Amino acid sequence: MRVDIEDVSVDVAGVRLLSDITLRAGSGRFIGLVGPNGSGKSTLLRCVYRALRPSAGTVRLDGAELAAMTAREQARRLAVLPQETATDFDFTAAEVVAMGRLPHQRGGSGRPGAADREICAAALSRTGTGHLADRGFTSLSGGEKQRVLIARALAQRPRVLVLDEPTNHLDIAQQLEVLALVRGWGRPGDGAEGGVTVLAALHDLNLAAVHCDELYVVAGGRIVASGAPHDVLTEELLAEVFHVRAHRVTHPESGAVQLLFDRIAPTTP
Ligand SMILES: Nc1ncnc2c1ncn2[C@@H]1O[C@H](COP(=O)(O)OP(=O)(O)OP(=O)(O)O)[C@@H](O)[C@H]1O
Repeated sequence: MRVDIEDVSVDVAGVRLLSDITLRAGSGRFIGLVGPNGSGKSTLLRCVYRALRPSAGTVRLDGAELAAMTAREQARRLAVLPQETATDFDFTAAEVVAMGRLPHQRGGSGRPGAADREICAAALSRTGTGHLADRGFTSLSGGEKQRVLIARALAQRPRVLVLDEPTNHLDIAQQLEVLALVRGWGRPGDGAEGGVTVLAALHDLNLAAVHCDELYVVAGGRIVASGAPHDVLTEELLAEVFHVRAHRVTHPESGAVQLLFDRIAPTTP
């Protein structure tokens, strides 16, 4: 499913947080949003999952304006892994995953059928969380919670997946696992043949370089660069936007651009 963000601006309490953002994500593409803290990545993603209404501009899914959809229509197409999830609810991991099926149940009845149960079991298995099914969500570690929330998103069978720092709380093996899992969505039986379109805010530029088809660099509420990771992650851009000196190397197996960083010494006045 295509995602088209056109000329989106966001003003909150008279402060401009995003200015004229245009981003086009083709069906099945993995798009990374990168940028310094506070640059506007989450704000943009919030416009895509409608936690925030843009002050100007539109977001379209396969040409259909998001603002005109019901919450249920949206949830049948788009799943979200937000940066912060309220974790004080008293549900088991299996119940949390089952919530992913709600938009698909007739009348939102909350009564899962056999197919729903099968999809949830597959999502738990795919994320390696089957053994946590009966555990209280609040008792899980940060990484386990993250994987259960990914299982919930998987059970939702979205065509678009919005991830706000999905590798938060995960050790390096789990980070690689989760990104490979997300990339692998859209296999036969996932309910999203042709691939899931992913919009992900990522802080780790080396992971972003390996996993993303395209990067959009956000700085000061604007897109300052976009394109293939190899073209975007230049030493000049990293100095200008992230204030680091980077040495570009090539991953010996994947051929992806990888970065080694030095701090740029602050200039003395
Ligand atoms: N409701 C709000 N009212 C005022 N300012 C806000 C509001 N929401 C976000 N901001 C500000 O907008 C800017 C962008 O925030 P945002 O969370 O989108 O950045 P980010 O790039 O996701 O940052 P991080 O990498 O730290 O998660 C920040 O300066 C933030 O303080």
